[in-house]
Amino acid sequence: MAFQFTKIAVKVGSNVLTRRDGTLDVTRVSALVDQIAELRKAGVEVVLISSGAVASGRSEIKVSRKLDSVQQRQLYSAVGQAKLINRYYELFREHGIAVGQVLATKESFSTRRHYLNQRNCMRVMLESGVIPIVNENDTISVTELMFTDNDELSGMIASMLDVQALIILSNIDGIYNGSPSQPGTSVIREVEQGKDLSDYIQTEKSGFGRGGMLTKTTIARKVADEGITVIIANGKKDNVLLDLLQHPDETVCTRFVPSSEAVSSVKKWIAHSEGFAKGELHLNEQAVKAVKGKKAVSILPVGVVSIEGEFEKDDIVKIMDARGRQIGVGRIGVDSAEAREMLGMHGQRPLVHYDYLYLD
Ligand SMILES: Nc1ncnc2c1ncn2[C@@H]1O[C@H](COP(=O)(O)OP(=O)(O)O)[C@@H](O)[C@H]1O
Ligand SMILES: N[C@@H](CCC(=O)OP(=O)(O)O)C(=O)O
Repeated sequence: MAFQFTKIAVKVGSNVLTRRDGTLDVTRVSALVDQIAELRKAGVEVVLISSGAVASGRSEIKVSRKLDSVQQRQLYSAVGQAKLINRYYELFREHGIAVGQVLATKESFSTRRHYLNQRNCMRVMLESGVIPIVNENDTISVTELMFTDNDELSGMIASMLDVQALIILSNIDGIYNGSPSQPGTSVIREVEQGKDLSDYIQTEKSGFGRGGMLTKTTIARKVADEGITVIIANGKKDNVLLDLLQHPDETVCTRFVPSSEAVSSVKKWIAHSEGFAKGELHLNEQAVKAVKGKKAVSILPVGVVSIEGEFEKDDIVKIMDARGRQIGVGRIGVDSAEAREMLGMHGQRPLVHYDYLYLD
């Protein structure tokens, strides 16, 4: 059977995998595994980003003393991840498919070297016919080391592995043009490049979810800008994955139209690296105008009015406009001491070369 894509990332949210009482919905897990196995047999490469560790661990153990929210997450995820991956392992084995566990932290993407190590690991798995099952390492990802949620992680993985499509499965049919519970609202079927959705997204989340629709939308937009189709659909619907790929027009979902412009691998990494920024470059108005213009322009010291933070050469820095708003991120070509010496000077080499500059 022919499918629309040959390499995809599938992200499954906690709510898809858990029942209302918080226990792991093994029937749902099994149905998703069957669909992924069918895709694999038809030659589609799949990377699975699966939430559900905390939710499946929560129902597994009773604690005798009061735990704070970090301790709960650490404890439940440690137990729940083992249970979850074990289920996947056994279910995929029935189809003769090997799976491997990849537990990521933000650090796994923080430097170019970490990023390439992570990418090599997943590439060798795919080349060897092993399905990577990725989740955040919740046992050690605490506070600033945490991803916003697995939607953010799935965006990074999709971009890193150059998949053609990222399918985000949640417990809702897609992005609604209003509060999903209000009568008269419906799913936005297609999101063109640059379309503003902020009026539609509510801050509400589903029972076990972390980031809500807001992170899904932000990530979807970023990933679509990199040329990857992003689909948000309901993972609780039977056969949804196969339907999305075989009957895209008849299957309800929100589809983000991908950009047709190619983006380099380094730029993709930089685009997802904002959380690792070590400093800020504040540009003057002319410099902002120049970098936002049609031509690819590097950031020269003459256009920078101030520098914040301490950083090394090749670290990520935020690029700020004259009013202190962030307009992008870039990889800096010098350390902070050198950058401060060059500040405002003419005829110097770029602080951020345009190959390493990503504008929002
Ligand atoms: N405009 C909207 N359209 C659809 N869902 C929305 C919208 N605004 C907020 N939401 C909420 O986002 C939830 C999905 O996000 P989340 O709870 O993070 O799920 P997941 O566990 O799948 O990641 C929906 O169940 C819904 O309550
Ligand atoms: N890493 C966590 C998932 C946290 C998360 O982002 O959940 P969700 O918003 O449901 O994708 C877990 O496995 O429980």
